[in-house]
Amino acid sequence: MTKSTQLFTESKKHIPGGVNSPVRAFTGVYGEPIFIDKADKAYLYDVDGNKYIDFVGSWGPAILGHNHPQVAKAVQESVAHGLSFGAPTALELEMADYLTQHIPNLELVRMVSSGTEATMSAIRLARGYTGRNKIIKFAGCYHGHSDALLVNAGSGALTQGTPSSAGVTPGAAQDTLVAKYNCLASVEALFKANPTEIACIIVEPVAGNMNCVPPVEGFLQGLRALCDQYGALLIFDEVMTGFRVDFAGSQKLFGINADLITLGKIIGGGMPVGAFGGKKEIMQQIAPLGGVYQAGTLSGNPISMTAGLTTLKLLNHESNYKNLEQSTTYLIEGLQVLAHKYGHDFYTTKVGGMFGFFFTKEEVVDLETASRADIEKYKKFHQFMLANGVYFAPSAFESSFMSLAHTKEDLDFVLEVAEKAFANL
Ligand SMILES: Cc1ncc(COP(=O)(O)O)c(C=O)c1O
Ligand SMILES: N[C@H](C=O)CCC(=O)O
Repeated sequence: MTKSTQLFTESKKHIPGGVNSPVRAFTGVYGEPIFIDKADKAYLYDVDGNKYIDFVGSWGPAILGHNHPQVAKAVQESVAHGLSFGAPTALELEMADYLTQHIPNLELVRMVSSGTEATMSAIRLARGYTGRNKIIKFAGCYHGHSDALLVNAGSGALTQGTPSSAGVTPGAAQDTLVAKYNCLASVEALFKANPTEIACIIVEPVAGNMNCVPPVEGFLQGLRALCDQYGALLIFDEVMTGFRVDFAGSQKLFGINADLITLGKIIGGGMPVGAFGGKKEIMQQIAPLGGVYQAGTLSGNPISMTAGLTTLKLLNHESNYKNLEQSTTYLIEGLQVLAHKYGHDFYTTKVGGMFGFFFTKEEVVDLETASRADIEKYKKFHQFMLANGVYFAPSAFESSFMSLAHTKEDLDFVLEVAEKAFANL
């Protein structure tokens, strides 16, 4: 028995399914979770002493690679000042100032402790501001685990086969309307049926929770136009894409203005974090200025602010995004060539530092096309790669993440292993 197996067996006695977040349980692939001892640069090290090249990156935050020395040092220094105060700090101001300077349309921003809180609060704000109840989300998009958003959700909810969670009351779900990603007609139909009732659309500008599915040309522009036509707000959920697809996020990359933006992951540099913000007029409805209540014991936590700010400042060089793009292109083009060499249908996607691959020959544009890919092949591929030192997400419905720490040697090693995997599938 490996140490990972022992720990998993013990964990299952004390933690539901042995994990604190469902995807980690490996129910979406073969085998059992590996328990991590430490992580450094592009590598994970498990408790049995095995090393893996990591493309999960703590589900996105580790864009610099793990355990960046400057981030670690800044965190250690911050710890010496205390862990949490429940009162305002200059660090929160610095973070807010930094985010509002670099993210378009982010005039005011509120820090929270997770992406779930960020999207839940943004939805409440959109409802409070517009005085409307209904919202539109997209099948296969995941916005955290608040009740109204666990309807046709992606990520672990999809992997587990419970995209619409038990325990969500009909009352909580009835105002969530679900459209098809990349299909403006499905959105327009919802607006036509509910012309004055829809408070907002919430969208992942690049969907990363049904694997990686970029927006087709005109989709995001069309959402903006429909929101304007029907008086609804457009929320870009950039918890995953923020600082990942571009330093200024998806709004700049795709040339669209959102009304509200949610952030998380990278802005915490590996510590728990979330944020939501947008136009002043809307954000001023939040307590204590306005009637929409929102709060958090650990919101703006100094250690999270320090890790996040240090990460963002290290990231803020155009060359970093060129490097991410180059590494991503090199890897997925290499995988594509090898998959075809061994006769596999294979479709790849990428935007900045996120990428995806599907065992399918059709273009993947939404949950239906993503679900038609050969999931069984993904499981076998994952198992082979893991056994040979490469850690992809333990589910076919998750995006992969490149970091600045991945070297060409790492990527060549991955391609070498992948060739063997494709030959054996
Ligand atoms: C797009 C998106 N929104 C929201 C969330 C929720 O964030 P968290 O897990 O920090 O609650 C996630 C990830 O989990 C996400 O990928
Ligand atoms: N896809 C999720 C977040 O982006 C994965 C994180 C989790 O659910 O544990």
